[in-house]
Amino acid sequence: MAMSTELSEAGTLDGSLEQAADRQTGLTDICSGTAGSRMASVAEYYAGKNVLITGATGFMGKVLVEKLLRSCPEVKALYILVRPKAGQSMQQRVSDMMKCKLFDRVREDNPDFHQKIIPISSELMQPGLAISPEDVEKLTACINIVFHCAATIRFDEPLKHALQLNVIATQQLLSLAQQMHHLEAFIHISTAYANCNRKYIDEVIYPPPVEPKKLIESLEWMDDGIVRDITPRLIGNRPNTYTYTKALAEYVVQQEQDKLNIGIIRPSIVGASWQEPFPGWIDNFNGPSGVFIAAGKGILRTMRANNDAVADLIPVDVVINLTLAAGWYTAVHRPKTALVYNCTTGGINPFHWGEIGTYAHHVMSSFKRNPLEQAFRRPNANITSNYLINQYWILVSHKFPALIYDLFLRLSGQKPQMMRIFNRLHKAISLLEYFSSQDWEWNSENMSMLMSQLTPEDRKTFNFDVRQLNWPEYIENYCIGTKKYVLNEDMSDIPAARQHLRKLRNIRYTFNTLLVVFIWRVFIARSQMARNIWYFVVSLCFKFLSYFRASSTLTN
Ligand SMILES: CCCCC/C=C\C/C=C\CCCCCCCC(=O)SCCNC(=O)CCNC(=O)[C@H](O)C(C)(C)COP(=O)(O)OP(=O)(O)OC[C@H]1O[C@@H](n2cnc3c(N)ncnc32)[C@H](O)[C@@H]1OP(=O)(O)O
Ligand SMILES: NC(=O)C1=CN([C@@H]2O[C@H](COP(=O)(O)OP(=O)(O)OC[C@H]3O[C@@H](n4cnc5c(N)ncnc54)[C@H](OP(=O)(O)O)[C@@H]3O)[C@@H](O)[C@H]2O)C=CC1
Repeated sequence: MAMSTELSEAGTLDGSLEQAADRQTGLTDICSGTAGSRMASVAEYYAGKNVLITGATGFMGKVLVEKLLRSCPEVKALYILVRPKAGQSMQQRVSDMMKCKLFDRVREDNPDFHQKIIPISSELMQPGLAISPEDVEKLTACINIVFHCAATIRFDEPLKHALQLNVIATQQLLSLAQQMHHLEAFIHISTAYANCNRKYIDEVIYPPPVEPKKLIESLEWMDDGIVRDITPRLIGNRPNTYTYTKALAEYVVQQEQDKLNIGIIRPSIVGASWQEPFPGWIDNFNGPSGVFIAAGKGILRTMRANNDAVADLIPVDVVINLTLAAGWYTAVHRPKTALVYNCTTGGINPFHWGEIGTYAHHVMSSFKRNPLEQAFRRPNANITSNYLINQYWILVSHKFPALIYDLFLRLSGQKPQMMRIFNRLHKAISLLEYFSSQDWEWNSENMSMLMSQLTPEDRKTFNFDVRQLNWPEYIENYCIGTKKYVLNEDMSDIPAARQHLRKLRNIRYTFNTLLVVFIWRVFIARSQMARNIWYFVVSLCFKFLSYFRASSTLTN
């Protein structure tokens, strides 16, 4: 019912019907076989092509670069827009990136792969993206496909900053793209949560919450304080500036659909890789990764999530395979309007928050088998949808141990730090809970349509068929991945980490016993009734022991 209402609502929207019709056209093409004579495979298509990538130093950008180099070895060159950062020059950053373990397989196949990567200095927050006129000339002369991955993905980003990067920079990139003489496709990476104010999300671009141009003009003259004050009113029923500006960006991209061949990819919660280049590859604390690590370290013990809601995780290699296939499809088929691909798992192979935490203890059991080093406590996190229960456990399992530990640090002459860590964790968790406490339904027909367009060989090389995904195995590899690639811990140190967990367990048993004895002693000293109960229990135990001894003597 909700679905049909939303669909009919979508049908009345600007361009939505056209987009739905376009999807139909794509589907009709497959049925009638208009693809006709043999079409280039995905790798064949990328052969000899010059590709421009923004956000190549980021999590998804790196996987995109790696996959292009490995599975499309004939690609001509990858132009990547990079800025100097944290005292490192652009060249230094790119050379560090290429040394990363992620590129081990490419390095094996082609030790000279770096020759195909051409860094272009660019700061996306600056006018003209701060690309030099010579570089602009170079790019406009040679680029065939653009993948726009760069964005700020922080949930607490001030609106002006998020708008500048996610919307204005996208607009500028689109202007640059229009000057490119040989451009065949422009692929924009959005998020499945750009329209999280809706419960059913179709593969259409919904009207923006506000006309981006008007917002940009209004914010220009406001100082940061005013913008901060009006942000909640502006973002309305979206949870943060990230999802709000990503929705605006989609609209900005759609405005150019008459001039460019556009594809929009909307991944849900992007997690560690499933298969490629290695299972479990991940390099950051974003989304669930930070939560898993905090749980594995025994810091996070409770989190609010709806056990029955779908945890719409999508492995990064799936997103990148779909992105490359969408680039190929957009360039070859040139759809009349921008095609949107909801890149999600919930409707195809659902997995629930409860399965991650409470029910099957996937994350917990994985971290008990492969513990993280120097855990604060034994991993034991629980998910609850109840606000009060969660608050209770925060008090008992987070704040109380943090206080005791900080007291211990103070007494031993060290700087207290645990409360600070917990405060940061609570801030991060509070920003994520919006996504773990609700359910969304995404239509992902275009994902299926695209799959049906691939040759059987491409379906294997650019696999995005999430029906084959085995969640327990994926989560196990994900947890190991956070240990190996995010925390850079050595797998050979696992026995020592297990030993540390055993030590923590013994400390807990000792602490609990002392606590019970202490509380009991306090009661016994103060209450006659407690004393009577105590004598009663002791005499009962004594009688039981005597009976047990007597009966075992008789049987002997
Ligand atoms: C065990 C049962 C668990 C079950 C539940 C499991 C999963 C959780 C649920 C929900 C996931 C929902 C995710 C929804 C995603 C929506 C999809 C998208 O479209 S976008 C991509 C997602 N974006 C993000 O995830 C960004 C979120 N992060 C932020 O907004 C900010 O980082 C912040 C949380 C506001 C924190 O900001 P702060 O300024 O305080 O810190 P920094 O970011 O500067 O980081 C400082 C430092 O800390 C490290 N760090 C960051 N986050 C974590 C973390 N969660 N845990 C541990 N450490 C973390 C970071 O790397 C920095 O380190 P360094 O200084 O060394 O670089
Ligand atoms: N991760 C996720 O769960 C999801 C991500 N997405 C989308 O996927 C895309 C990629 O996300 P992800 O890889 O995770 O993000 P990351 O934060 O890992 O990467 C962001 C990239 O953008 C670049 N960038 C940011 N600011 C600037 C700037 N001012 N100038 C030049 N470059 C800049 C970063 O460069 P630098 O290294 O210099 O900072 C980095 O390369 C985004 O569009 C995001 O919205 C969608 C759904 C989920």
